[in-house]
Amino acid sequence: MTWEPERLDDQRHLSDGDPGGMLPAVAAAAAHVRTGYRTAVEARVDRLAGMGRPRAIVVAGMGGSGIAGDIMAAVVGNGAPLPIITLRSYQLPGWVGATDLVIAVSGSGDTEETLAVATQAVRRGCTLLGVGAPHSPLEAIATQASAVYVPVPVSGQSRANVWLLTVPLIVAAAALRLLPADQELFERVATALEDMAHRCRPSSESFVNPGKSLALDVAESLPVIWGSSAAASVAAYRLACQLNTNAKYPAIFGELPEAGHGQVATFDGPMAERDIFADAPAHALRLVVLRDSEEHPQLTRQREASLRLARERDVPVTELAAEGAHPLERMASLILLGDYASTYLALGYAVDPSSVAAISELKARISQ
Ligand SMILES: O=P(O)(O)OC[C@H]1O[C@](O)(CO)[C@@H](O)[C@@H]1O
Repeated sequence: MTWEPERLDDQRHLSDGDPGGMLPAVAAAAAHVRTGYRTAVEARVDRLAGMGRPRAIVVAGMGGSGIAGDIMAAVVGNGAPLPIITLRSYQLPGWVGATDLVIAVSGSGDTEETLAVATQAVRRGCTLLGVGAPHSPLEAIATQASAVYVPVPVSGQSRANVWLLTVPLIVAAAALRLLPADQELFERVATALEDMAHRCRPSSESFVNPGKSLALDVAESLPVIWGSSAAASVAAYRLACQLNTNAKYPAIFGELPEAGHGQVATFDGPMAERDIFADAPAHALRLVVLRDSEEHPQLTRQREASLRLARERDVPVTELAAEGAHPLERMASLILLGDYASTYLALGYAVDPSSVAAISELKARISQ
């Protein structure tokens, strides 16, 4: 697998090299926001208001579905009057009980970890909200428990349906009065996504295309990706995951201020000094910082100081600023930019962005 940047401007390669249609799926983000909102309203997610405010919200989901919980928590923000946690495993923590809301999210509606948690939630008498494929095992669990279920029309990989899977959670948060979120907000988010999709479209060439530029920055490096606020950190985590699954590429995720107490030390290490893979006098490490317009003042100082530190050591740096007034708009535009970049990175290496052979093999081995 060699990196050939000219592939990014070869329209034929961008379609033939993407048989699973990851680029068109990424381009559908705005439509997914609108459909996610409509489906949540039709499924009467507002019925959750009847439960009163839960003690805590636990969002159960894996991979491209679990990120929905992180996005929800970051949009509700630091002023949340209750804990919102994402659970990426098989077991509900012991403290979760009947006064809590468990939201199970699964694009296929058939992921074993998520189904296990949904079943435990029903047994413990928690309120359950399900979001996922129609006519799926998850829907069966929710229906049996008379729980609200949002049957979103997912097609392909869950990671390519992130907004279909996330928007119903934001609608639920609004029903619980955790934040104001109406159709106008989702329309603004959809418009921001349309704008980013236009700028990152396949026919737009690398030198003006922010998605292709980010892929060019990341290629042939070990990216260390940081966020400088809760919202930017969700986008940074998503970018690392998308590089893993779309481009089959390693990436290291970090979040300020914690990264300033640990990962920053790698700026003085062997990968910052030279390209340990090629044994050439270049640099393997690249620092990618996603920044938000709303940052704690100390995080702004940490971000600026870290970037200076990296540059003084000749560690290459990419800094991307989130756009938009609302945290959901800002997260959405950064996430979409990363979704494009990870897909273009895959295509630049002639890697199929949709395939997940190793994941399927791992699943097959544990099911035996
Ligand atoms: O959304 P689902 O279907 O629950 O899947 C969760 C994750 O598991 C996978 O299907 C891989 O096992 C990913 O593609 C996905 O992100």
